[in-house]
Amino acid sequence: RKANVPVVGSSAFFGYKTAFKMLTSYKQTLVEGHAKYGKSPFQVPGMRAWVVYVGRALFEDLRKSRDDTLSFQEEINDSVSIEWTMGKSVAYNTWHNVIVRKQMTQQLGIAFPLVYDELCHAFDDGFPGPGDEWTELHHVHDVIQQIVCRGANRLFVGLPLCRHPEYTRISRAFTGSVAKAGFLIAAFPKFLKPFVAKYFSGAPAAIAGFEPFIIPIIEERRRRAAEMGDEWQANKPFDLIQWLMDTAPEGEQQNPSELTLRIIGINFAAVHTSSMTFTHAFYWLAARPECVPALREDVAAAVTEHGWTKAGLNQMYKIDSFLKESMRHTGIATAIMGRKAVKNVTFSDGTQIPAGAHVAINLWSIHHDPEIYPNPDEFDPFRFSRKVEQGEGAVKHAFTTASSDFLLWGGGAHVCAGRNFASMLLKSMLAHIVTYYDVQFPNGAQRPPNLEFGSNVIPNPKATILVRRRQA
Ligand code: HEM
Repeated sequence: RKANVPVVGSSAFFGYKTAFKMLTSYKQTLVEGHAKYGKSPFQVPGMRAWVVYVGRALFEDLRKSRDDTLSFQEEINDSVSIEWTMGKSVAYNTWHNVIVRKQMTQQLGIAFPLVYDELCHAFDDGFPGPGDEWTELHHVHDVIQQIVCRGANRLFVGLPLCRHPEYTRISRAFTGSVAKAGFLIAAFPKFLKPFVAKYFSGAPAAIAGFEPFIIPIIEERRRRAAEMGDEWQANKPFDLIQWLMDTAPEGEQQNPSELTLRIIGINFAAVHTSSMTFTHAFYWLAARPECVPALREDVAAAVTEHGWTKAGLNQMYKIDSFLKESMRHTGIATAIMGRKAVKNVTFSDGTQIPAGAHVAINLWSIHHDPEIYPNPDEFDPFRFSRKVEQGEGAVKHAFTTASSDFLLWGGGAHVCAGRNFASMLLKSMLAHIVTYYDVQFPNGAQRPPNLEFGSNVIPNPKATILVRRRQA
């Protein structure tokens, strides 16, 4: 059934043709809908149901919605088939997200030195060493993803596993293989999904690849906890594996395979999102060398006062602004906060969403609205830090602040649980690069075009950047 809002797009037929069209011209449809209907909602036919795109005026309705009306889990399940790739338990019993949201976020001050130490090693391995020469960095996104994966996994699984080449390989490859499997499974009717999931998807093999790495760690820690008692409690490892082990509900959730699935689920949420975000910003940095002196000063002032610490990072307003503007301007998605209506819903403006329809917010049009962001098509790296310098609240303009104007992190009950960690990781990386490296595109080239697939805005995977280690 349709919502009571206008339809955008010539085809009103569901199915693969429509789905293909939406995959290849997603942004165009959002821009067209916004141009025609302004801030009012409109709908387009999806693969099996209508998708209603709302503007900023309905952000609050979406933010306040709960899973028993507009469901986040059902949306994810429909789009990437988590129930059929990673299993029902991870799809619906997401106790591990609370650990990321609370425990991990509260411990970021203690985590910083570990994560930054790993990032420094990963940059030394992936970026050129000392010397006067410019070096070509090929497949930039791969290099960035490897660095992100190591930094994040230093906190997720600790040393030495976060540096293990095969572990980092499968952590990086997992999202791609499970997303592909999910997409394939999503195309089949419900009764065929278990069959396709078992015999035609790469998900079971991708998941099995993690178990030989994680399960022995869990078993060894349990053995040592039993042997050492209080001494173990006082000195136990500081990482996500341990937090999951300590917090898992009694019963089958304590099973090492279940715990492994949670580590995989968090890698799934963390690695691709963070590495795509950073690659976009890295391309902007190489394309806009005139910003570098101000960024270097921002880092130097914070480090002089606080050293390379979380407190120092908190003071780097220009680094924060640069990342936020990169995500405002370019982003990694054109629509966000996807939800599936599990019952009929009426929004505050009278929009009626029938059960089974999907809703999302038109991020692209909000992030490019001249009433919110003057000159929205211009990349203005210090757009947000200037406001802070002019006396406006630092929290209001911070990269991590989710709002109706800045939608990268989504909003409401499911707002990104790892955004403070992501921000710490990405700010550390940008601060490290501007301090220790010079970067530019070869022959004065510009930022390479993004790839768009569905609502994803993917940084060009083939770009080359010239990098030179700065003299100490
Ligand atoms: C720049 C990187 C990242 C971006 C852009 C991002 C974005 C998002 C978005 C849009 C959502 C859904 C919000 C909604 O629909 O309202 C989300 C959820 C989530 N993210 Fe992130 N994320 C990033 C990094 C991370 C990292 C590093 C972690 C883990 C440490 C993480 C963990 C999660 C979790 C667990 C959820 C689900 C929360 C829930 O359902 O309660 N994310 N993220």
